[in-house]
Amino acid sequence: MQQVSAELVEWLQNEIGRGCRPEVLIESMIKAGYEADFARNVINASFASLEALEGKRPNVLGANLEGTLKINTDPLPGNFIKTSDRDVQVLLNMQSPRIMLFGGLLSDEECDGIIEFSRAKMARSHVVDSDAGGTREDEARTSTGAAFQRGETALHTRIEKRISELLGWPVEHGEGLQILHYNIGGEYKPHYDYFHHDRPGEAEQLKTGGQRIATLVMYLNDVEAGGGTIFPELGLETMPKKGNAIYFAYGGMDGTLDSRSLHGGAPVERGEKWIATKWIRQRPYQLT
Ligand SMILES: O=C(O)CCC(=O)C(=O)O
Ligand SMILES: [Fe+2]
Repeated sequence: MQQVSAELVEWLQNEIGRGCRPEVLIESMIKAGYEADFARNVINASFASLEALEGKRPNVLGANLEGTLKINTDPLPGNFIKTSDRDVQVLLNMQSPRIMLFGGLLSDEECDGIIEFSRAKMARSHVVDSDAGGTREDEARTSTGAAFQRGETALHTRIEKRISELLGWPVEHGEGLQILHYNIGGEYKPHYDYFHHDRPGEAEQLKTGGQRIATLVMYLNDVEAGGGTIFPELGLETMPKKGNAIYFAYGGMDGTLDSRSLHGGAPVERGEKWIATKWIRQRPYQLT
């Protein structure tokens, strides 16, 4: 385990002070002989604390830092991540903010199975009402959806176990799957998945399981045109492909939430779009 020396801190302060970008600093540290994981962790934590000081990052109250650290720093075991029943491809691996694109997380049959099971339950999607509490319809979210319990069917259980192995995060920390369906023109305007504790309606959502710290959006069908998942702060868009999934973590190592996780679903231009979303909480999530 390498140590953060006084020299390193001084160098970091200078470099960050003159506007050096995180990627450049990580490169410099690696060139200077630091281990890559150590360099990434130090730089990510430095930038996160800086943004927290500047008020750009809200805090995760009572953050489980050990678990949050794990989700941000797990070393990549290969181009495939092995789970007990399926090898999942890693198609994109970004350290800061933490974003991964997975290939073949779900089989075609599993995607079809989840869609078919959900059809009867689909209703107009709601958003969390930040002021009044509860949820309501909103123009920002033109999709239909259905929310399920963890372990709703054997298929849900199998997928949830795989996700837990893939992300190294206990099944109990996951909310049940949320299924969304967008028709042509359907979209989900950019938003954060985490809750603001200073907004009364959102604070309510924190009572069970604490803060959301990461999101996995699984694509259940191929979309002809449009319907990408967009990250406006990063200029990034991932296109839907059946069985693939985009993962992004916003619970930082230092207990702050990463506002670069702003994201949305771009309007579907041709075809339709089905997704299943899994949100990860900092503590076990149990609805009574
Ligand atoms: O439709 C998408 O790609 C994004 C969905 C999303 O943001 C969510 O389910 O929270
Ligand atoms: Fe979202």
